[in-house]
Amino acid sequence: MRRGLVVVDVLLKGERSLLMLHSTCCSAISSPAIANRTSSCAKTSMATTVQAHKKALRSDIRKALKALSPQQRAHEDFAIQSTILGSSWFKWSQRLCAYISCPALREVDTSTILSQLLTNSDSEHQVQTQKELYVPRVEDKNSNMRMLKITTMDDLVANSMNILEPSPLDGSGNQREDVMSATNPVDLFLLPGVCFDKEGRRLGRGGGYYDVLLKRYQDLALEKKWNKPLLVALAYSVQIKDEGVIPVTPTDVPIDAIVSSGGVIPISPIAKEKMS
Ligand SMILES: Nc1nc2c(c(=O)[nH]1)N(C=O)[C@@H](CNc1ccc(C(=O)N[C@@H](CCC(=O)O)C(=O)O)cc1)CN2
Ligand SMILES: Nc1ncnc2c1ncn2[C@@H]1O[C@H](COP(=O)(O)OP(=O)(O)OP(=O)(O)O)[C@@H](O)[C@H]1O
Repeated sequence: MRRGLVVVDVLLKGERSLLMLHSTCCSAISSPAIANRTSSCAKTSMATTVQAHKKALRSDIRKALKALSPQQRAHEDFAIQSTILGSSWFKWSQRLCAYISCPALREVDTSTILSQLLTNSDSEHQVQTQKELYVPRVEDKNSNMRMLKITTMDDLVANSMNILEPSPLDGSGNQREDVMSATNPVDLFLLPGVCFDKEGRRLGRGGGYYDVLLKRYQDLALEKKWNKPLLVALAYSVQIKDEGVIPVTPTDVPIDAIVSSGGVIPISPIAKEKMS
């Protein structure tokens, strides 16, 4: 109880201490010994303040993204997509989940990557090297999102948020394959987000869609004894924040690497091994 009061006291003293405190609080809450000594009221108060801080950060980044010139965005979009298309980890990936970039949300463009991977075939060796691609479909407002397989960009239709997504049935009326019931593992996720840091923190749009799906997929990989997929975020330079700025909670899934216009930033040991 006392710990909770101290937290609230310190929170009133200013922005910076608030931020640092949250990182500590949130990891503290995930420790059962400390969680038991923290009142549910203090936990609710901390969670509320973390959410408020995430909201403020999203708003700042949204403004910074709107201030980018079309030329700067195009330069970064090209550099990021070229880095990915030229990398060995992308070339070797067989199955991936990727987002369909939405220009209105000022997301790093994925259209070149997606069209290239859907059309690619190795004519010299007469083998189909086409990768399998799964893309997001929001199912409801309770953080439920599925990743469904598509084979062409024509499989996509705009949803109520004006984001392109697949219909549940394909052109022949068959259910599209859901990545959670696929026979083989996904190697790579290309992730959207609002901002990221070089320690692997990721702030999304606030729906919890990706955090929930990534946790479910990591649990599935564990159960099936598959390697975990590489979680790679695509970021404009203004989306990369200093450490200690992005507040995290125990349900925020850390990323393995960032790709920005400056190149790849490997973060986790597996990313350092596969992407350096
Ligand atoms: N391209 C893309 N597809 C995606 C996501 C994404 O972030 N990007 N999602 C990832 O979750 C899911 C959809 N979730 C979304 C959540 C919020 C907003 C959105 O328009 N947010 C506004 C703010 C709205 C508000 O504050 O009321 C914004 O961010 O400007 C869009 C998609 C699944 N598909
Ligand atoms: N694995 C999970 N299980 C249950 N709830 C979750 C899980 N992950 C996130 N949430 C909830 O979803 C809500 C939004 O979380 P948060 O603000 O961290 O989303 P985000 O990271 O911005 O969005 P996204 O994950 O879609 O990119 C929070 O209320 C959070 O508690």
